[in-house]
Amino acid sequence: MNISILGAGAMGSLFGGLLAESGQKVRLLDIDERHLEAIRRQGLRLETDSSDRRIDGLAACRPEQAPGHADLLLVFTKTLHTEPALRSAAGHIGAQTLVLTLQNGLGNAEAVSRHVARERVLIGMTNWPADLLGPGHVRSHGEGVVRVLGLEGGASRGASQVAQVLDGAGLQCRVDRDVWTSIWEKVAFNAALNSLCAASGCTVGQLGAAPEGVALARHMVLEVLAVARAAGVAVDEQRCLDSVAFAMANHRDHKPSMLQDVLAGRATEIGAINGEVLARARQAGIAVPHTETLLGLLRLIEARM
Ligand SMILES: NC(=O)C1=CN([C@@H]2O[C@H](COP(=O)(O)OP(=O)(O)OC[C@H]3O[C@@H](n4cnc5c(N)ncnc54)[C@H](OP(=O)(O)O)[C@@H]3O)[C@@H](O)[C@H]2O)C=CC1
Ligand SMILES: CC(C)(CO)C(=O)C(=O)O
Repeated sequence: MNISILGAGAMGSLFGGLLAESGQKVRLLDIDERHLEAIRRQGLRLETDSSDRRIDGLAACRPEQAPGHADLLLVFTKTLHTEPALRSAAGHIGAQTLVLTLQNGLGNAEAVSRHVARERVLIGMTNWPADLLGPGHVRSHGEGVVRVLGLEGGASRGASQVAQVLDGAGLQCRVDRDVWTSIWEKVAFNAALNSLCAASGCTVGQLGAAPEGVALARHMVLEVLAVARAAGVAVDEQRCLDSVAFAMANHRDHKPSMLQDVLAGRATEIGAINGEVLARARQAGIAVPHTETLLGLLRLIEARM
């Protein structure tokens, strides 16, 4: 399969590297010239639990330079950049190209659908972790899964084929008819950990070590899940609280991507996480005071950058 990764930072490089190792033809599309140049010159350095190695044979260029049409375009920019990225990759998206978003937050399906026919849009969730350590160098420690589904066609042939390809790369992927449950539960997880760590500067372990951190994370999870239920999505409160507790106990040194964005002076994905939850809560007439306060705090932090 000809697979292009749109946004080849931490996650895009991890997925691109593993897909290339599994024998797929992979092209990384990004705007970070130093990262692209490092990959073209020395390959991608990928550190995982199994080994620290270099992966050669990855094509790397800017989106507008990508030749021909991809069979699969995997969108892994931050949510803020989805639409400009898709616009610059427009020439690379043909009538048969499937486009998959595994980004965090809500509103990704809608953003992709503004550029691609809905029957070729695949949505999903991943909890694989990744960090970009420098140009051409990505690290991922720990395990994860991927869940995918066709936006229109449900468990379509496209979704099954893509799931098989990702699974074949060791990414533990399957088609999930309840993909919205996975997406909303991940939103609750991110709303709790990412916004609280980004606002406080705490690592996940520091948040979990403070009774106030645990209590606030619980409030956030319960608020997001109430909005999910109002949207008709069956979510599991205990599973979600357990995954937050697991991260607090086992990913103690992790700085969620939103905290990394704040520390680097970059705009965050707070709009796609707390912002989208608040918008849906208002439509449903549900109060989400913790989610709203954290949204405000992150907006203030962004305003002083
Ligand atoms: N990191 C993680 O552990 C996880 C992240 N996610 C989600 O995955 C998504 C990607 O996250 P992550 O990999 O961490 O993000 P990164 O910031 O590491 O990577 C995004 C990449 O997209 C590039 N980019 C920005 N604008 C464009 C554009 N117009 N065209 C092409 N590329 C562009 C960025 O370049 P530049 O830096 O120059 O802007 C960057 O290299 C997010 O939605 C995140 O929430 C999900 C699960 C885990
Ligand atoms: C916490 C993590 C790595 C979970 O996948 C994540 O989604 C993030 O840092 O944004």
